Amino acid sequence: MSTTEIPNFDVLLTKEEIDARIKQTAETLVPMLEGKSWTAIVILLGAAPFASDLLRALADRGIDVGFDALWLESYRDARESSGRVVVRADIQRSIAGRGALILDDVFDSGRTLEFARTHLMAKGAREVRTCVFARKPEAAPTGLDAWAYDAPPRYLVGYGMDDAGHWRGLSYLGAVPE
Ligand SMILES: O=P(O)(O)OC[C@H]1O[C@H](OP(=O)(O)OP(=O)(O)O)[C@H](O)[C@@H]1O
Ligand code: HPA
Repeated sequence: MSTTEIPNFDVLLTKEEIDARIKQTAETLVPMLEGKSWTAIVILLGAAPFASDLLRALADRGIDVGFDALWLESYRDARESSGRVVVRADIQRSIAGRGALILDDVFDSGRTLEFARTHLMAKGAREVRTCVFARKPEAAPTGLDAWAYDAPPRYLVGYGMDDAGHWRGLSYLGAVPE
């Protein structure tokens, strides 16, 4: 992919606002995680920046969790879910008997998280908890344990989120112009 000029996206959250929300989210997770074994499962690709920031915020608060990745795909280059979640790469270590803390960038239709939950329970996870950076309003918040931001019903970019493979590296959270 060649480099492309970055458009003027509407800024929903600045880098500083993202940082503050990550810290708040870590605070809310601490009581839930304390005293048990957990593995944070980052849902690739989009959740990589969120997972890395959240893991550090948890460690700063004395919580160490294992870390693994599950690469799921359902949008590819579209702005709507294909309706079918595909596993592109599975977790690398056993989750049997451990709690799985699923981390994703955005909760939209809810399909990806539901798939991940079923997948990890089938592999013997003791329990599954879910935490996302942005929660879109369309999907019912069924099963979400924590989220950092209630997003408007717009297509989000930046902080890991892409539009046809672009803009994942933006340090702010943007929305494509309507
Ligand atoms: O709630 P949903 O409607 O399922 O949407 C959320 C999922 O969509 C995106 O994944 P995508 O398939 O685009 O892969 P990506 O993470 O590589 O961008 C995003 O990263 C979430 O995992
Ligand atoms: O708003 C979004 N932006 C990027 N990826 C997504 N996947 C689901 N919803 C979104």
